Amino acid sequence: MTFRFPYPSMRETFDISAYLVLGPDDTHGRPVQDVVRDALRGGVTFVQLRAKHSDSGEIIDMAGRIADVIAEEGKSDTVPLLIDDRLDAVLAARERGIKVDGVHVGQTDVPADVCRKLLGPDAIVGLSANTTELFDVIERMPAGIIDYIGAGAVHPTATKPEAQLIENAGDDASSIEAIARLCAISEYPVVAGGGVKLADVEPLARAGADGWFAVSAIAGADDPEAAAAAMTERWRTTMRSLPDGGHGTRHAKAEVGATNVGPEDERYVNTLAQLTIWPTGVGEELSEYVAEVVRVIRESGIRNETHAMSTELEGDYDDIIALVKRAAFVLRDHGYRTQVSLQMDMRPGYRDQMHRKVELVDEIIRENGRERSHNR
Ligand SMILES: Cc1ncc(COP(=O)(O)OP(=O)(O)O)c(N)n1
Ligand SMILES: Cc1ncsc1CCOP(=O)(O)O
Ligand SMILES: [Mg+2]
Repeated sequence: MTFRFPYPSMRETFDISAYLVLGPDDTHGRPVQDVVRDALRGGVTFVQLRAKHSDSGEIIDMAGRIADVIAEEGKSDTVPLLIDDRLDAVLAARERGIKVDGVHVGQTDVPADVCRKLLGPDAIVGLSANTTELFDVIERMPAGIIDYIGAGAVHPTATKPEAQLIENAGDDASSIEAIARLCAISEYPVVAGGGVKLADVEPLARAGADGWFAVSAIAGADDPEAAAAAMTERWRTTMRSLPDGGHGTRHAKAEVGATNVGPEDERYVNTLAQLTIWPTGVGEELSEYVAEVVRVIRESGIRNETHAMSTELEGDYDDIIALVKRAAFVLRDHGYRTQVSLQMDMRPGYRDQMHRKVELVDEIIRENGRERSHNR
């Protein structure tokens, strides 16, 4: 009989805005679960156990104690627990019924596709790399494997001295700029860390990150609850001060896991669109004209994917309508007769559907295939 993890998946609901990473080396001798309790009370939304010098058995026990604390704080449905690096410990803990929601891996760890395969579709898989690598990783990663990316290091850090800085070492402005560029193109939520402290929270929110991750700023603080509370509050106030509560900065991204995120805010109306723009009367070969249109779409910051027959867009209704006009006028302003075909889908309460709809179909086909081979 195959073991079935008895807890609901958190893949579609997790919040990485305030992400605590910690292990026994980081807490100045305090039990890890006590620090987690304090940090939860301070508002952290995500916990990762990163125990670099512990055996598998110790990691499983620690995960059990942390999962208990998350449950005691009434946050099992909202705060996921992941383990860093150790797919073996994640599998064993889940087998024991401990609520470990997934794994976080880096470039030299068990490959993310293997983690996905062994953990199944309900687990969260996070992946990290330095920024330069991440641009490439995002390009090549097939859909449905990872749920978020961890970027860093924002600053040099004693917690991980070997971590490569995000571009020009020590230059805070360029780290944040690199995060902003990554966030603008990333299909995945981005959580940034490495030397992150209270003063970094606002610049990261403004850069379009989906959250910060921190070890020493919380686990090493004299008062982890107060440290977490200050950072989570700074995140919230910054997000509230941004256009559309931060959605303005983050429109362009595809939070692959997130689907039904509750009622839309007043101004943002999530819209999926299928757009084709082409000139007539210019001959059979249209690619040069289409390329001009697609360039304008790509520069817009609105999430887009071009296929052989059309380009798909996802973003705010008003932004999409404005973009359709700008893109069509690229040809019209050159005097070409311009045809526009536009189909739109507004589904209240849903976002980030561009990949999710396809993933759902893939999942159903996979499930049906499995059932057929079982019944043979
Ligand atoms: C949220 C988050 N982001 C990045 C990392 C770093 O992971 P990795 O590159 O595997 O390095 P180690 O943590 O294993 O030293 C992380 N753990 N969490
Ligand atoms: C795990 C990890 N990955 C990149 S930097 C880092 C450590 C972050 O620790 P701190 O928040 O104490 O600088
Ligand atoms: Mg690792």
